[in-house]
Amino acid sequence: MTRPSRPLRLVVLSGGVGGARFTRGLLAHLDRTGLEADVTVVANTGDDMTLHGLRICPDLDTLMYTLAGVVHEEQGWGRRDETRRVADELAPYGVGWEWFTLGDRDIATHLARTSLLAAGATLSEATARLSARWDLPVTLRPMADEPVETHVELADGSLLHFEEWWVRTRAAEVPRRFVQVGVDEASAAPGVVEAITGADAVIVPPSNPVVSVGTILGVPGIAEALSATAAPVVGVSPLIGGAPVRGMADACLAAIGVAATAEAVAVDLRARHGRLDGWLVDDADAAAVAGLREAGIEALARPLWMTDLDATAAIAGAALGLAFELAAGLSQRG
Ligand SMILES: O=c1nc2n(C[C@H](O)[C@H](O)[C@H](O)CO)c3cc(O)ccc3cc-2c(=O)[nH]1
Repeated sequence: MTRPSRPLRLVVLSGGVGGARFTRGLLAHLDRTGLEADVTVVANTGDDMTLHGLRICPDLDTLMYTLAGVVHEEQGWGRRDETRRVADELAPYGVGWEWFTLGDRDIATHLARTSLLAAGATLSEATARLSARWDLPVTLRPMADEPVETHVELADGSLLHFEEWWVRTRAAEVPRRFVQVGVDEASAAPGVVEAITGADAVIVPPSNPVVSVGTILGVPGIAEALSATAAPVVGVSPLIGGAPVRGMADACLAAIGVAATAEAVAVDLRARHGRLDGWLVDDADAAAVAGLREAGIEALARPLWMTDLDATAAIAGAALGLAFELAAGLSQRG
């Protein structure tokens, strides 16, 4: 491919843990190959909530902690070396969500964000301020400055905040539908459309295709930017052998009537959001490659388990390689 002489401009449309780990692998790949790049990560904010008066943005924080090197590795979210003295003191009062663990260090992040917002900052500005503390190697942007909250409608018509369904019930019931409260009044946060339209490649990491990537692409202006960009849009399947790499994406897919397969997810993403040029599936799903190519999505089978940084960097390298091939129109079939 012909790579530009300036640093590459890459955009990642990310949910929480899967997208954060992928982005860490992407940065490692860039570092190891000596490729210079400006990476913009656009984060889902549909999981956000206000709890104890604090504005909590799980995916933004998971990205920030992971890329700052301070995440709790086993959990995938929250801070490592965390304590929970505040949560232990709050529990006996019986207010809030005692099943949603807020660590003390993490609470400091929510306090800082909430005070910045109360002083008039937008979520983009607050995110930039919080990110500055960690000197992040990416530009981290929320998908929108306006609050957008994913709610889950169950079969009996009751509505739960996404986190209540996800964390408290462990996605026990297949929802009737997801409702993105506030999305119609929202617009892409400053810099998001420009990043996508000016990108050399847009990457969809192995994040939840419905409530993470789907929510980002549902923000007015973002799918339009994706359709307009000259950059290839490539994704990494969040499903391997019919099961999610992490989390409960299969329950989310069931709610929107999409099969939990690498192929169905790619076809659905393109059908609903208008653009997907390339898709990596795991070797276990190599049989899906032919069908994807027939559907007009260039596909490759590669090992996709993000078992460690080396494996994740290789996945990111494969995604980037596919993007470069597509950009150069050199995609080889077979
Ligand atoms: O499974 C859990 N996930 C927790 N998460 C992770 C997160 O809520 C979900 O995994 C994602 O929102 C889904 O992408 C937290 C994230 C935060 O930023 C702050 C607090 C929590 C608390 C929990 C928790 O108690 N249990």
